[in-house]
Amino acid sequence: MSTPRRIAIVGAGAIGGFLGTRLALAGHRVSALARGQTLQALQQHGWRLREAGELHQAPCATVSDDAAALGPQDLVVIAVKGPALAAVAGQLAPLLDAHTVVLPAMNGVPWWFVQGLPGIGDTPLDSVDPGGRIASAIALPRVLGCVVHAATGTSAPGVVEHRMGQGLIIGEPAGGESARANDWAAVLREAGFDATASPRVRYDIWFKLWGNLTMNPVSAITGATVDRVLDDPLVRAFCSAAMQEAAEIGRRIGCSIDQAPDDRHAVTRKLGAISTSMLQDVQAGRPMELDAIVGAVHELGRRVNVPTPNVDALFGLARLFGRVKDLYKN
Ligand SMILES: NC(=O)C1=CN([C@@H]2O[C@H](COP(=O)(O)OP(=O)(O)OC[C@H]3O[C@@H](n4cnc5c(N)ncnc54)[C@H](OP(=O)(O)O)[C@@H]3O)[C@@H](O)[C@H]2O)C=CC1
Ligand SMILES: CC(C)(CO)C(=O)C(=O)O
Repeated sequence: MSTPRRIAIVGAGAIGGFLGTRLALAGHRVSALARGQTLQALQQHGWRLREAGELHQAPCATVSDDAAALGPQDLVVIAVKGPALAAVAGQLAPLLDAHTVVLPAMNGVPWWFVQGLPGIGDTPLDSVDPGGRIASAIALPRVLGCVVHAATGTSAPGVVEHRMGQGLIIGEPAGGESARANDWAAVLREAGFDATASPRVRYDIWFKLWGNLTMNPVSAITGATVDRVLDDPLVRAFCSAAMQEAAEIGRRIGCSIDQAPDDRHAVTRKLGAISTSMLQDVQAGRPMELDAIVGAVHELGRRVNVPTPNVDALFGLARLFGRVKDLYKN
């Protein structure tokens, strides 16, 4: 087993608790920056994760809403929803020392996505990092990119339910191999994840986003599960058209997608009557993760001069829906 590490989970919800419990069970010293009922639950019960009907529990090293109480870490996993990221980024300084790695285990375009991307400029995307506050708080050399291929939820504060999948892809923002990506992938594998170190994590992020871009907002606006979204030929064609636009952006930024929209739809359709995470957020009255999943694609299209009329229409409708429901503030 690898030596025990100091790991902080920032946002101990469905994904944070999934990673936190497994890493704590694997013998690491796993703390949580949490708040409210989740903080109380972690203080009382530690990490809790139900898998295949069995509840696993592990001690939570330190739980606090103050990062100074946790102190410097080897790894900081950020697993909040997109709209909460700017606020937590400003709280991270006490967790970071010279070697701390930051792993954002989140969906959508991350704040660092355009940093160092040739031909697009280093200016952070307004949609995900207005004013560059997140990039200032988390220096790029600390970051390992991440894609989560899993479905989890919380049945109560601090109680995570694992539904399917345990895939994690991690990698250097600039691409290529690194000892630290290999090392953390090994730590995650030992904790039970199907973790791989990828030499092209920016592409991996874009490829996952390609599905979320349409399924999530369309389901959120309509209330339909993904099978119903895809079984309507007009809606399916609209989704395909938006995905073609995103694929063209991908070609311009070194993330060419070698898949047709219909092939991706076939994979998603097999999931059956599932509610996307954005639909679940709407139903629970939680803020929509629109900026990282749709707004960033709309903005990237402008940056690389790719017309995106379908993505724009989708963003406009989802944004308006979110504003009317008071679930989108920008
Ligand atoms: N769940 C899933 O199956 C998957 C999720 N993802 C992505 O992972 C990311 C996390 O999603 P998920 O785990 O589902 O979200 P959750 O809402 O379950 O968890 C987010 C957690 O962050 C906490 N939080 C928010 N702001 C703060 C703060 N300022 N201080 C401390 N804690 C805070 C929330 O607390 P509170 O409850 O108090 O708001 C909540 O516990 C998202 O980007 C999502 O799209 C990716 C793949 C699959
Ligand atoms: C439903 C699915 C698989 C595609 O959008 C998803 O990843 C999500 O809900 O976030």
